[in-house]
Amino acid sequence: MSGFRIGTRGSALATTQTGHVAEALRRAGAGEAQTIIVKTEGDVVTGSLASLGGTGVFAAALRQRVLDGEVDVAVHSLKDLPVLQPEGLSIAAIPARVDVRDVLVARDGLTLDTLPTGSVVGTGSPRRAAQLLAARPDLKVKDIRGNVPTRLRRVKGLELEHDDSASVGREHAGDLDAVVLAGAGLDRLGLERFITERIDPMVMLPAPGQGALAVEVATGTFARDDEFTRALASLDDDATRLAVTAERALLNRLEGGCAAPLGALGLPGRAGFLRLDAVAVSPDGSRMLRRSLGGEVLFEADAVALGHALADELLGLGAAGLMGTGPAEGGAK
Ligand SMILES: NCc1[nH]cc(CCC(=O)O)c1CC(=O)O
Repeated sequence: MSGFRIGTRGSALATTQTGHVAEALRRAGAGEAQTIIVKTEGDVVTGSLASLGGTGVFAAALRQRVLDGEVDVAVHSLKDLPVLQPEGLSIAAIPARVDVRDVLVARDGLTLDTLPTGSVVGTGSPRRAAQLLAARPDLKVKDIRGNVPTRLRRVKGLELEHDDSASVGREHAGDLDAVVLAGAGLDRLGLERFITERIDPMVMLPAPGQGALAVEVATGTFARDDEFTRALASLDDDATRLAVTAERALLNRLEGGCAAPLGALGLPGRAGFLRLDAVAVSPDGSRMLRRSLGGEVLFEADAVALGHALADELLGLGAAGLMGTGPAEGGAK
């Protein structure tokens, strides 16, 4: 095979991530990459992310190109993928994860401990909002969205060199004391200088799959055994795959969506031991259930069992009602 077509969303983060995967595949012998940028519904629709309804809005159009055979391989942020794998598509590789933590980008070098009472912090994530409020009930959380540079621009006094966030009005620039983002995104974009705190997972557990990528192909690709499929397989990182499998199994059992106030983190230990931490929070941060469960995890089935066991423990303690995702209230964002 002389090369491959690799699909990505058009954001700076997506194209950067995809560039890394393309280069890794090339080095592993897959040939030259042709990059295809796909506009997705999540990139076009404005308004609250919570109002878009359903998960996977970012991935759907890209996935369709793979199914249509126009793209050989798609690169996604794993945490943006719905937990149920669609028919016809397979995750060929989950490369080694980078920093899993959420980070604070605050004005004047402030941190969670030093932000003045009543500071206004932006995030579009119910998980981040709830854990922020649990740690600092005095903060005001503002629902924001947009790509990474757009969100950074809202922090007072922060200076980004060039404006690549034309999609969002400038009237909001500098209207917040801080925002919370995934550290992985800032690191990958070379924007880590703006981070004022990498938040300890004891204070804020990340989203299931945060910091990991999913490299997805049409299922039939696996029937082949060529340079391309071997290159794909070489990108896979076993420890990351098992950790995120446990996190996503927990998510699937608890809620099924990507936007509940639920955090989870699998921490690989020695000799195949995996510890899974999870937290379910009420949206206002006033009530929190945090539990941890560990076990030997050598295969994906073990990771799924661990995720389900911890989810069942949390459900038994009332996690669904706490998060507002119980049957009476319907799926919350
Ligand atoms: N939902 C958007 C999204 N999807 C993946 C990342 C960051 C990179 C990652 O977690 O892998 C981000 C930005 C953010 O949450 O700040």
